[in-house]
Amino acid sequence: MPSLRGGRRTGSFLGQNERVNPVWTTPHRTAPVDAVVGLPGSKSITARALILAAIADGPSRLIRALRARDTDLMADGLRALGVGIDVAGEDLLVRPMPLRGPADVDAGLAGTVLRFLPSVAALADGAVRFDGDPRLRDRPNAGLIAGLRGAGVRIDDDGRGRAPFTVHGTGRVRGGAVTVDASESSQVVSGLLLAAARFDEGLDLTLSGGVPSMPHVDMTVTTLRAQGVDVTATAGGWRVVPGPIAARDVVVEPDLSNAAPFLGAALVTGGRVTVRDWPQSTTQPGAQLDRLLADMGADVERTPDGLQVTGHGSIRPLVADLGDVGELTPVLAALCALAEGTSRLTGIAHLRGHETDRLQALDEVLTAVGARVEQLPDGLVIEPGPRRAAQLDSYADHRMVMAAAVLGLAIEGVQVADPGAVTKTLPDFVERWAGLLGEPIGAGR
Ligand SMILES: O=C(O)C1=C[C@@H](OP(=O)(O)O)[C@@H](O)[C@H](O)C1
Ligand SMILES: C=C(OP(=O)(O)O)C(=O)O
Repeated sequence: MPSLRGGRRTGSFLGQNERVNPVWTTPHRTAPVDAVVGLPGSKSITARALILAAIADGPSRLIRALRARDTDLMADGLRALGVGIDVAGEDLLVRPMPLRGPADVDAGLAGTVLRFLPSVAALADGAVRFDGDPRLRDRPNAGLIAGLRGAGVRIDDDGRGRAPFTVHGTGRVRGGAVTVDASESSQVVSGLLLAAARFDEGLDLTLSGGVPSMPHVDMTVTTLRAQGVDVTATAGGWRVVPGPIAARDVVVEPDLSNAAPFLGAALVTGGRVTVRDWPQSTTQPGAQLDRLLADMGADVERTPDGLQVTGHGSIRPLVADLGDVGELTPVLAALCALAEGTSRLTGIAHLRGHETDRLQALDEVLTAVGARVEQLPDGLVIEPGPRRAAQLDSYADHRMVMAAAVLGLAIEGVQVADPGAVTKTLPDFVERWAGLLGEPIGAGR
């Protein structure tokens, strides 16, 4: 089995885990876990905050911003365009500067960099070339490229709208009416809306079809409004009025999607896990874990500490459309493989364009540990079977490592090659997982 399907990995988290731990034997645990955990900042909120801070009217502080491969690559890409970004303890200080090329942007495997940064590059003066890991070149991006061209931006690409491509910035973007296909990724919409207030005519974006992960579009709209941008929903999409973007210090919420494996551990072991600082209200799709884990038989309650999930030793199968919360799928699918009946997860065709083809990867992994899996065009049917140990691949996908960890709690002898893939959003996941199971995590995030 290849240990690095994603191939080359660059960025400041290069090889951090795999050098010390090329194959991780995930901890097996039958006793109930009982833990309170804190989590680092949200990848999605940090990405949006970085983009908006870079093109805002003045400097901003991003408090408890995520420091992981995806967000470091975003910061490095903005720096390459001239933006000042300094690390100050747990915070990032961002100083907008005149945007300029020529520049090379390494998007790694980050959809957020691939799809949010080109609109900013279009505002720079000079050519900006985007590329990344081998798998990045397979990630769908035609909707974004077509949308930017419709807004007057010149882009050279391979003819399929995928990386590598070069954005020829001229220092300004016309904007105006564009129709885009965002059926393969909501990030196409977010990427166009985020910088649109800086376009001469703003943007009147019409969707030509459906869009997955709507909470992430809501997150974009909410973030823009919080920075004074006039953005409204229209009959077919969204309109952004040209105007200033207010500088704003942002407190980054904990990453609720990365809470999934930790809360899942409560269900697998019949234990209790609390994730600290769970926001009262949020646009993060991970907030829907409360309803989804309750559907799978957990008791879910808010305590003064955060969100507490208590499992009862058996897991109910899940029948759900996960189209809004696609990034929760790998961990939920792992829980389904340990459930008491057949689960059906639908609405997630777009996961075939994620870090890996997640429907194929989950089919392979869950089958390897004994489940029977059927791939649907837009999802998975998962029937638990006799459990068996297996060496799994990470597929260079952080969430596949987390899914393997959840399986390993219940199935002794689950190993995962290339656990360093978790550096994408949670560099010390392996240490935090050990902490969950009994060793101290240390204070706070
Ligand atoms: O805007 C964002 O921050 C994200 C949007 C979603 O992308 P897709 O719509 O491509 O699934 C999600 O899966 C990804 O992890 C983060
Ligand atoms: C799909 C994901 O990432 P990306 O932002 O690279 O699309 C994810 O984190 O699950």
